[in-house]
Amino acid sequence: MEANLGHLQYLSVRIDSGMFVTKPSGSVRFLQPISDQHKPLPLVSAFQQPLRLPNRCRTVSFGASCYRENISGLTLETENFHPFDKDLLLKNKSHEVQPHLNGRCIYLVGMMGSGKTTIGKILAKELSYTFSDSDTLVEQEVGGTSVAEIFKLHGEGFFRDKETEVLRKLSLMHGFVISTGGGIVVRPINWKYMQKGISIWLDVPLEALAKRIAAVGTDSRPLLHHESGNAYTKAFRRLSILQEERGDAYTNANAKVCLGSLAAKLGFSDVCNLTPADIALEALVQIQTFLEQEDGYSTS
Ligand SMILES: Nc1ncnc2c1ncn2[C@@H]1O[C@H](COP(=O)(O)OP(=O)(O)O)[C@@H](O)[C@H]1O
Ligand SMILES: O=C(O)C1=C[C@@H](OP(=O)(O)O)[C@@H](O)[C@H](O)C1
Repeated sequence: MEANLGHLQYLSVRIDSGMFVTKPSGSVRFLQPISDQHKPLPLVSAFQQPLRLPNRCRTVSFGASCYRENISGLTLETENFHPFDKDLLLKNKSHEVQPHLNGRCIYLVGMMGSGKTTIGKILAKELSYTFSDSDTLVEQEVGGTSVAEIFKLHGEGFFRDKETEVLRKLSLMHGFVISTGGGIVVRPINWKYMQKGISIWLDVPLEALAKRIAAVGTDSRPLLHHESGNAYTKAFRRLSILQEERGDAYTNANAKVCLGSLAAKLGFSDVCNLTPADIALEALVQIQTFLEQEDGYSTS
C-alpha cells in the first residue's frame, strides 16, 4: 500500500506503526500486508510531511492520530516517527530483486568517475554478490601493472584487448557485480559478453564527473592525464571529448540511473546531494523494472 507524500496527506487506514518505511520517491511503503492479525491500532487519521534538514539528510515526520474506541470515551494519541532508513530500504529492495536475478552478473557502465566502483560495492554487499573491477583484473593479467603503466608501456589497444579478454572470462561467471572501465562500451564484442548479465548505466552530468575526478586527481586515469590547466578544467575538457567520441554507446545498457532525474525526483537542486545509497537504491529499482519487462514478473 502506498500514499503519496508530495503534500500533507491524510490517511484513513488501520496501520501498525512498525510496518512502514518511506520510499525515496516520497511515498510510504508498508513492510507487511496490513491485516487484523497484527492487532493494529484503529487509526482514524495520519499526516506526514517531508522535512529538509540543514545537513541535507532527508527525514519524514509521521504524525499519527489514533482513536481507541475500546476504552470508554475516545483517546487521542499522536506520535512522531523517523522511518527514512536508507539501509532498510536498500535491504528490502535487494531482497525483492535478488531472487529474480538467478545469479546473473550485474555490469556497471558509465564514464570515468561515474561511481561504478562506489555503487558496485554497495550493490554487491546488498545482493550478497561478489564485487569485481575489470580494471583490477586487467592489472592482474599484466602481472600487477597499473592501468596507467599499461597505457604508457603498451598503448590503449593492448589495454582494450586485455579488457575484452577479462570480460569474456567474467561472462562465464555468476553472482558478480562488476565495475567496468569507462571505455568498455566502445567495442561491440564487449556488449555480447555483458548481455549474459544485466548492464546498468550510471549517467552522471559532466560537471559532477569533473568535480569528482578533480578531487582525486588524474594519475590513475591515463586518458585524462595529458591536458594542461587546473584539475577541474582539464578533466571537464577531456571528459567532454570522450563522451562525444563514445556517442550513445552507453545507451546499449539494459537499465540506466540518470542522476539528474533522480536528484529532481528527490527534490535536490544538485546531483552532488545524492548519496551513494540513493543511487544504489535507484539502480535496484531500475534493474527491477528491467526484469519486470523482461520476464513479466511483478513484485507488487
Ligand atoms: N554519489 C557520489 N557522490 C560523491 N562522490 C562520489 C559519488 N560516487 C562516487 N564518488 C567519488 O567519485 C570518485 C570516482 O568514483 P568511482 O566509484 O571510483 O567511479 P568509477 O569507478 O566509475 O570510475 C571517487 O572518489 C568516489 O569517492
Ligand atoms: O574511460 C576509459 O576509457 C577508461 C576508464 C578507466 O576506468 P574507470 O572508468 O573505472 O575510471 C580505465 O579503464 C582506463 O583508464 C580507461
